[in-house]
Amino acid sequence: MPKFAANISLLFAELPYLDRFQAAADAGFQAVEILFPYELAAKETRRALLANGLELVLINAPPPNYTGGAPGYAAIPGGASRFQSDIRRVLRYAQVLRPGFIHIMSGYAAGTDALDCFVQNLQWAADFAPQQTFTIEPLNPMSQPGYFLNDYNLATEVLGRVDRPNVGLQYDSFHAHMIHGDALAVWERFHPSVVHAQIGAAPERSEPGRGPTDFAQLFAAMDDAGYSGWVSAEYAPSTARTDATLAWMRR
Ligand SMILES: O=C(O)C(=O)[C@@H](O)CO
Ligand SMILES: [Mg+2]
Repeated sequence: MPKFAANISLLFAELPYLDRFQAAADAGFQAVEILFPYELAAKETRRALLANGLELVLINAPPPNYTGGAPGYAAIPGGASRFQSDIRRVLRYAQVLRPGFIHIMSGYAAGTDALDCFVQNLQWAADFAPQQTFTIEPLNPMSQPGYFLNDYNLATEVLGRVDRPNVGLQYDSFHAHMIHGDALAVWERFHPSVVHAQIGAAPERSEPGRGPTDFAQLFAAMDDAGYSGWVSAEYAPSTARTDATLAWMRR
């Protein structure tokens, strides 16, 4: 059985930010991920992690939060200086928070210039912070219209061209199903590049068990593949209380 983390930007969102850490620990999670931890000083988040014995698996590089704005600049031609200052900012947070992974978002773009730019920016980040592992994640076009990295084949091409040991694939069962129609098949095909996994049930991005994906089968496939990383629950709970949506963890 994989080890599960909670994405506390989506899970336990019924609670104030600093209360979500204890709620995650009480629910049995030993690690969390936070999409955008930038509203608070890093040391306050660090304190909450330590107080609850939680590991931090992942944060997203800025921008944005979910209140609008561009989802990253990595594939935007001409945006290199903005991209580099965002990476410097996330690395300042990472010095305190020590996340296993930093997710770099491509932003809205298309075409070969965007692809070249994405590759160059990822190489820059990888070389600038060789001690840090970065991820890229395909997001489905229904949820993120116009987002550059919208396909696992494209992600594989990008990773091949970036060719750095500290840049890997972030698999998300929700996006995988929405993009390619079968989350398990995407896992089977692309798992050799996966360094971090997230789960949510398509089509609603709800808790595992509610859509067409057979999560017992997916978890077994992760075990069979020898995947030993975290599997982070990243879904919008279908009820007002997150802890009422965690039966999939106990099954
Ligand atoms: O939307 C997702 O899926 C993610 O994993 C986020 O990191 C994007 O913000
Ligand atoms: Mg995700």
